Amino acid sequence: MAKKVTAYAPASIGNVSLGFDLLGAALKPIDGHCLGDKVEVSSAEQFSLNVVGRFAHKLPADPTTNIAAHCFHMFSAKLKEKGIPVSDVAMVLHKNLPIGSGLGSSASSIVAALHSLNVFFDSPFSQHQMLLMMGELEGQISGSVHYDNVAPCFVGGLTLMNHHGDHIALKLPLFENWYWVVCYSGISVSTSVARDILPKQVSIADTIKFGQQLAVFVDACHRQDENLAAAMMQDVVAEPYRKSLLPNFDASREFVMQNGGLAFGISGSGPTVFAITNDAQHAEKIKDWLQQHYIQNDDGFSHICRIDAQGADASTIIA
Ligand SMILES: Nc1ncnc2c1ncn2[C@@H]1O[C@H](COP(=O)(O)OP(=O)(O)OP(=O)(O)O)[C@@H](O)[C@H]1O
Ligand SMILES: N[C@@H](CCO)C(=O)O
Repeated sequence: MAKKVTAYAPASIGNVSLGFDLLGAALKPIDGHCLGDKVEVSSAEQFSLNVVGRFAHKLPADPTTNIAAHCFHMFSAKLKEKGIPVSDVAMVLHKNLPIGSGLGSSASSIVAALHSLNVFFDSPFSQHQMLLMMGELEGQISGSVHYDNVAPCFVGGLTLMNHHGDHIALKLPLFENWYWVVCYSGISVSTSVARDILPKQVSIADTIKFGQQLAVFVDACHRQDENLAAAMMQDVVAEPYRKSLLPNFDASREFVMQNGGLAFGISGSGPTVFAITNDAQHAEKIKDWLQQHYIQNDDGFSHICRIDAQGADASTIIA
């Protein structure tokens, strides 16, 4: 009997303005659009990776350089360490997210690939072990290990990273009435380049502001004080330096904040931006305006989303 596992891993917002490398959110478009990569895994005599989908052509043609192939090799090596025999598989990556978009594109491929492999091999790794592998693979791409895309993408929700003990991703209470409007401009920004332009030191004033904002935000989430939470969503670490890479960023913020927006910022390392509003009509208006003024080419798009509370999802077919 042939077994095939398909895993889906949603797009995500890294940083969420106030939590550089520490806060992330998984996204689910309200219109049912599939905003995330998928990976299929089935048995094979020899390992193979086939890449299809809207943004497949933007990846290097050689599949051995694809992070999904690296996922299989890391997964196999860790299984061998456990003394579990590894068989080869055929993988198909549906590359639905644009590369260098700020939507956690590589994270989505990593999570879909590792989750499909883990389910295919009957879940030999715990959630914690999987997250460690995901962070390491993400680090291979961006030059430093950060979990703010892979963690929400895998476990869902609005997640705060914790480097103590076995719970890397702490899920925060959500504001269920918030719409998250995301707009990808269509250009590509490399995460490692966007990290390299940041200063290596942060001033004492910014350190105090960063700590205070994150602490007050978490408290406001627990007390469901949406105005206070939104007021904390300012980026003192990355946005002042990265926004110069993003044409029309300041004009977009101005429009959003004058049209029902509670907060506006860069998604991950950009160029995608996000706006939060608690009103459906304002969400539509913001989406339309960003579509007309923030998008630069035919690759761009905008979606109104809720937080994806579930994260990665897998299904198995045995035929
Ligand atoms: N499956 C994959 N998905 C995305 N990028 C991949 C994949 N495999 C290899 N890469 C390479 O990894 C690099 C991804 O760069 P980068 O981290 O800037 O993008 P990203 O993960 O798409 O960004 P973001 O998190 O901002 O969406 C590119 O050089 C790309 O060619
Ligand atoms: N926290 C990471 C996210 C990258 O998508 C950064 O801002 O560099």
